[in-house]
Amino acid sequence: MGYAVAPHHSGVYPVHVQLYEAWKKVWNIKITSTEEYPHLKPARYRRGFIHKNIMVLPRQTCGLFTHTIFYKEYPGGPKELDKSIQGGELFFTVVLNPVSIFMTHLSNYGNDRLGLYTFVNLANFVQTWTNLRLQTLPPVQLAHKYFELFPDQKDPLWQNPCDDKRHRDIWSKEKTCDRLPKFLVIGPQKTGTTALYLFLVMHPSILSNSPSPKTFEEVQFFNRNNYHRGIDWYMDFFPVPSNVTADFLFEKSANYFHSEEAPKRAASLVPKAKIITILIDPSDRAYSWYQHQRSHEDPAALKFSFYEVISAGPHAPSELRTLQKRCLVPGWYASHIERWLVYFPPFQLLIIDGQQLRTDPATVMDEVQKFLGVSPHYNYSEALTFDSHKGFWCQLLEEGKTKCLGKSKGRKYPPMDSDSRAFLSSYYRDHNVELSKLLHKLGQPLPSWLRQELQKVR
Ligand SMILES: Nc1ncnc2c1ncn2[C@@H]1O[C@H](COP(=O)(O)OS(=O)(=O)O)[C@@H](OP(=O)(O)O)[C@H]1O
Repeated sequence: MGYAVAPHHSGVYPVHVQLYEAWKKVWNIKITSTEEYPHLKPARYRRGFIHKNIMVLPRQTCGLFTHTIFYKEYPGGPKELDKSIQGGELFFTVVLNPVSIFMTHLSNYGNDRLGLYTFVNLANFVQTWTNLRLQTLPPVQLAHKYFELFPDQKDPLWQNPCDDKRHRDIWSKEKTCDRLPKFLVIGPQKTGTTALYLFLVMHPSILSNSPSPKTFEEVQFFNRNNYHRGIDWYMDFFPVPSNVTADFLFEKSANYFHSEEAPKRAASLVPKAKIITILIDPSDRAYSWYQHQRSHEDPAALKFSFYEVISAGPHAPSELRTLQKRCLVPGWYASHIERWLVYFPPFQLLIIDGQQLRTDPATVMDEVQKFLGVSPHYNYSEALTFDSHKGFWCQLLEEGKTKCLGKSKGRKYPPMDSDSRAFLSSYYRDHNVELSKLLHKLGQPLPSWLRQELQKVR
């Protein structure tokens, strides 16, 4: 059959990954079901998802539980059961759900005919009073049919298991929700996110994730496929805080900013998290990104000049078009911020001026501390120093030594050519106008680069 149900509902959702792995390896299970995703109630909002190639279907409840065995002992009296069947809750469950899945306990099968009574009567009632045609399918076919009907449900949306008492109760006792970030630095890339990261971890109450072997300080969970590894995988990157209220766990993944999925996924798992973004002139960002790709020996970036990349037309080779999109799209600042604001209220979002972070990081870090509400106040004016050799602000260590970012941050490259500058100024014009309106709406000051760009519009 390929179908299994976890005892006591536990392990299917919130996901206990060991269960999925054992199911797959030992029993070749392909399908399961749960009442818990995303919540127990109301039944019609339940969804399915696919995790580790196991298809999880939403399950409904019919009012019969392990101890509901005899008709006359139905909670509230047998009339209640009949009412539920004849136009009541159970009837509506079937009517409102294109696919309804129920589970009966073995004891109900063995000791009583109540399950049969309920479903024979329910089917009769539905067929008598509606035009619905009821159909059944074995689990594997049903699961395929389900995700054919609801393809958008294939991707799971993980929630914080501690936000729902029932989820917490059925989750592993050894797990904790304390290993989730209180804030996210979302990017975009090349705006100074690593400098901000370095400055943040200097603070005694701010703790970052441990590094990833592939993506260094970035976990990159919410934006791409790592998300499908599940929240245990994510939480393993974070330390258990010594004091849950005082310690601020965070992660920065600079690709979150322009990701379609990240805001929704982040809001689902860490809805109270504060979000920090840094903006510099999108033209400079694009150029820095292009230089970054060249130094990582991206063949297309080595082959084409910056001007060729940014100005490529619709008939340009696909490698060039792909590079162009990756280079330019993150600079559509207003659209990306608007998407974050669909899921997070404005007071949870801080927009940092990247130019100021570069020239006056201590003031920015004061603003960041205030925004986060973190204590004790850390004096960055004393802890940071301008390193003239590096040309950037760095951490001041003992005996006047400095800890600066590596040579991949603050690269040396020729200034942008004037044709590219003019092209990008015009390319980003509408986006920048939108950004100025958005910042105005949010009551935020305009960074100086934006004011300059807007002057060109007039
Ligand atoms: N203090 C300090 N030290 C070094 N670099 C600094 C600093 N403050 C800001 N910047 C600017 O940060 C740019 C790199 O941005 P990111 O760290 O966001 O890049 S990345 O997306 O993580 O690759 C990097 O871009 P490039 O100059 O193009 O290398 C710097 O201009």
